[in-house]
Amino acid sequence: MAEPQRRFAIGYALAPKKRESFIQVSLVSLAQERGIDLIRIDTDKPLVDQGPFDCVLHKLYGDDWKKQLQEFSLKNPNARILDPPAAIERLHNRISMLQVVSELKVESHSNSFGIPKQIVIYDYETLVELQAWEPLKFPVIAKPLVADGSAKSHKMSLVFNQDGLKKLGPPIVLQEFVNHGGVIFKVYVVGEYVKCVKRKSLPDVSEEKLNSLEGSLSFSQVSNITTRERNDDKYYKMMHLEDTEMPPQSFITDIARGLRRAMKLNLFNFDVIRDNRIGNRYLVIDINYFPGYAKMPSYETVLTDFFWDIVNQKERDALVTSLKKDGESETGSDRRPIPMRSCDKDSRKYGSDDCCSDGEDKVNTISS
Ligand SMILES: O=P(O)(O)O[C@@H]1[C@@H](OP(=O)(O)O)[C@H](OP(=O)(O)O)[C@H](O)[C@H](OP(=O)(O)O)[C@H]1OP(=O)(O)O
Ligand SMILES: Nc1ncnc2c1ncn2[C@@H]1O[C@H](COP(=O)(O)OP(=O)(O)O)[C@@H](O)[C@H]1O
Ligand SMILES: [Mg+2]
Ligand SMILES: [Mg+2]
Repeated sequence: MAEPQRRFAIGYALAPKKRESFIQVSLVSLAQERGIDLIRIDTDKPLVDQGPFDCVLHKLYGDDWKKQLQEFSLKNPNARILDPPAAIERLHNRISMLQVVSELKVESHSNSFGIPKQIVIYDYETLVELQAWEPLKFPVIAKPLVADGSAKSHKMSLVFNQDGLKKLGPPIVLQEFVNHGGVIFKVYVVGEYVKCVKRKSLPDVSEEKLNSLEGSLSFSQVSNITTRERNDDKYYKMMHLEDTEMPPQSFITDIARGLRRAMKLNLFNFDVIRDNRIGNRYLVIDINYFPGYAKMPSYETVLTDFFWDIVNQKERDALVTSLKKDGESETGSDRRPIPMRSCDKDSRKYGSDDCCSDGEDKVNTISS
């Protein structure tokens, strides 16, 4: 008689909006078929009293939640926390978020990457009196320093001149706006898997336009446009997203791999623009923890494969430990990232020709 399949439990703690978009029947069923049960964590009850879980998947903020995860880990040292709060935290500040990009080394003969020129301003006096923004060239984007998932943290301004700075409320990051042809590349990372898609962005600002524009323009989550809005949107139609060339796949995968190692994160995406002035220079402008994966092609397969790797890595680690003599490193709680699969191999696995392709888009708001 065949041995019953070992089942694994992954608990998830997500805000209602995230739960709705991510925990779809198609994902739950596929995971179930592979022996993985996705179980909702009741955030009204202590986490330590729930489970057992082989892994906890989460995107919640706050000290209380961090403490709960700590307590849970102490009681369940073999349960994997995806991802550790300490690693996620650097993404809650738009300066520390991009620092890691500046420190990254990726070899390429034909392409380069970096971040736009930026400064942080903590108070209004520095902004208007000390003119700390002087090293930057207009237009600039003013972004809230904190990126904590709140609506406020996505509210930005495109600032055309000194006048436009007066309306801003520090603490903010002022970042040079770089013309990039109105298209951004979103690179989704799920463990070793990397997928790049195109999305709508802000249109270029010419020198002439800059001189005629007044003050600033506010916007929020410009790459999120619904299908209905997209069909009605004259600007979007004009963009011809499909005509925009994708960035080199291996270059993007190398950056993704480097970021994953440096940040010790498995679940994130990053926004990349191509600098129009240079052509083969790519700038990372944003990194997000646990983004909207449901918009990624074949997200169910990609995520289920990832979950399978995670829960089985634990099994493999336990086996290695039991085979090793006392004192020779390697423990069941080893948190090394699992090796990254090459994009080509993944593309075959997930039935697509290219790991970089056009993606689906969502909600857009822009107001002046
Ligand atoms: O909800 P979605 O699908 O729009 O996903 C948001 C992401 O959109 P994306 O997948 O990059 O297109 C979004 O990415 P952007 O910051 O818009 O580049 C964020 O990751 C957002 O999370 P948070 O509000 O920063 O905590 C994500 O929101 P949450 O689902 O985590 O609330
Ligand atoms: N330096 C920049 N140059 C040009 N466009 C930018 C720049 N920074 C941001 N953008 C545009 O603004 C949008 C929102 O900025 P982003 O930093 O990604 O914030 P959020 O976390 O809200 O997504 C980007 O998707 C892109 O369209
Ligand atoms: Mg973004
Ligand atoms: Mg973001």
